[in-house]
Amino acid sequence: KRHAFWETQPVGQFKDLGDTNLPEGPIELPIPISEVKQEPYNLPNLYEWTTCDIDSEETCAEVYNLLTNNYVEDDENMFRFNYSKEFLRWALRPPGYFRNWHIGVRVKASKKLVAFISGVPARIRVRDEVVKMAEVNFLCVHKRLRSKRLAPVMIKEVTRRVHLENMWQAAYTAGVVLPTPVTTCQYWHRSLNPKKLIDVQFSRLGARMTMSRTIKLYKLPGSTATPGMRKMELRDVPAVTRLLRNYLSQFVVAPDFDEDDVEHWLLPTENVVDSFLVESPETHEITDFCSFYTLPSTILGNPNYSTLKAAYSFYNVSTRTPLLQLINDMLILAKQKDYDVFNALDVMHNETFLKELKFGPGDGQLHYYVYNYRIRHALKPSELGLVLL
Ligand SMILES: COc1cccc(CC(=N)NC(=O)c2cccnc2OC2CCNCC2)c1
Repeated sequence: KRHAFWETQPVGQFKDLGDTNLPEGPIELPIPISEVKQEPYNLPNLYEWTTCDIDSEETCAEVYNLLTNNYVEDDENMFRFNYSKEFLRWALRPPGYFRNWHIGVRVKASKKLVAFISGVPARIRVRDEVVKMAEVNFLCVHKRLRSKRLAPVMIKEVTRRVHLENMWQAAYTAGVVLPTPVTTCQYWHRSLNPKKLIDVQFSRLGARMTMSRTIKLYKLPGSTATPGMRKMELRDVPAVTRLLRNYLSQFVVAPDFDEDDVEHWLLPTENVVDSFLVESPETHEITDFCSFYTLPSTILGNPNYSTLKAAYSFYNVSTRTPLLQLINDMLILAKQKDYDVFNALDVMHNETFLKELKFGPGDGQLHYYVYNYRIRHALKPSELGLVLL
């Protein structure tokens, strides 16, 4: 039965879609913490819950290996996300994080880690309401344990632990349609190393195109064009926070970042997140900002390459530099750092640069969801100001 689990959950149901009487906002109200189930949900007999201490090198390596071998693949099973250990430590330890929201499942007998799910706290604004939410991510069940209905109990367990911290909403994405998307985004790719992308069959040679013509098509200048463009530094956090808060205020759903959040999520961390800004050479004002995160993919079954080095557009703000020029400079910087491809969703104002900067549409969609919060009409992707990892 399709969505047997999700039809039992406080999420917008497909059957309610036409019902305009249902108010926007929480679907179920909070309950006293004392009434929240105090003990973990039952797992099938052979398995036990474990809290994954991501600070421990050993446990972080277990989570890394589980995801490396069993996490999300593209529709043709040619690539698999390969989040690095330093990326996972960054993604799972934002300001105010809860260790016991990093939840694993082990085989009792062997102690082997066979499943994982995580939550991190975030303040997300929906229209003019700032809601404390959990961002739930990295749900992964070992390939050999699929269709044992482990995912529903893991989702219920992370929900229970979120409730115990008096939080009642969550945000998550999926490549599959579940009840009911807040919005559905198209993803786009900009080739930086077209020869490798074609060799690994991430891209196809265009009709009537030769390889040398294709390499020339995607060639970028060796250096950026914008005067005053530089890497973000700690001293820039207050200015970048102001710039970003002002920019994100125009979207229906967006993070409510404060300076601690900006310092964590946007200060450059080698091989995890890169961020750049434009400081006016005349006034020293910070006028623009752009950033991407690093998420390589394992290339499954190619004799010449094992890893696809991919950059993912994160948060970008242009108030003085044309957005086209800002993003083109970010492509140049990513190419300088030897990325093979630059990915972006059609969220925020991204659709104004995608075609112009030679992004091509991907072959899938990313659906955004909010748990226990009804948003009356599905949003256009351009109304969404939230990028999840
Ligand atoms: C190229 O290697 C891949 C390995 C696994 C899956 C996909 C396709 C895919 N599902 N891509 C996306 O979901 C995607 C495409 C563009 C931008 N962000 C994305 O997903 C982000 C955000 C959601 N969590 C995964 C990373 C590609």
